[in-house]
Amino acid sequence: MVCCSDSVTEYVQTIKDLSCEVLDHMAQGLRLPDKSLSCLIKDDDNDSCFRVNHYPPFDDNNNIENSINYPLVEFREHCDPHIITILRSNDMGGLQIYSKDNPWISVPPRPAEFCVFVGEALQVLTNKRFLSVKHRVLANFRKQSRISMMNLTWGEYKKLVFSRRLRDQRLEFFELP
Ligand SMILES: O=C(O)CCC(=O)C(=O)O
Ligand SMILES: [Fe+2]
Repeated sequence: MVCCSDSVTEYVQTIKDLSCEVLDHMAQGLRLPDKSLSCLIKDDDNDSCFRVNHYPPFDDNNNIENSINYPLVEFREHCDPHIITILRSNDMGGLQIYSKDNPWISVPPRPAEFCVFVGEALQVLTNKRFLSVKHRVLANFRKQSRISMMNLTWGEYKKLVFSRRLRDQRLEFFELP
């Protein structure tokens, strides 16, 4: 068992409440029964996990041209596999999201705001009414560390998915013929 300071415990609880609130709005928008999505993450012993990522400064002045042509990826592109992610970072950029029309859009770092990612499990549960977005983190020209922290729901599900090496094919099982 990991013991955290009171402020971390309080932060995690607040983020969990926020995740539930977002899921309740989604359920309402889809005309689903009240709390039908948030109940999935509400139990006190649910397996949500809190993670802090640290990306050290990176300032490759000697290799600027190369870095423009080949962006240095620190966290490779992926969709979060679980239900919902609530992410917050310091004021260092690097996070990008993928869109078919405009590949790799930079997400401005705004420490006072949260970034919400729909997870693949939520995409499947809502029959693609909400889509999980691919994202990655670049290293290029970061003068100071980027720190991000996120609360990930269904931590055990994520572990299971990756341990089974389903990886890129994992959503194919849910596609209708
Ligand atoms: O650190 C970030 O900004 C993103 C990290 C991320 O996508 C993840 O941990 O799943
Ligand atoms: Fe992610």
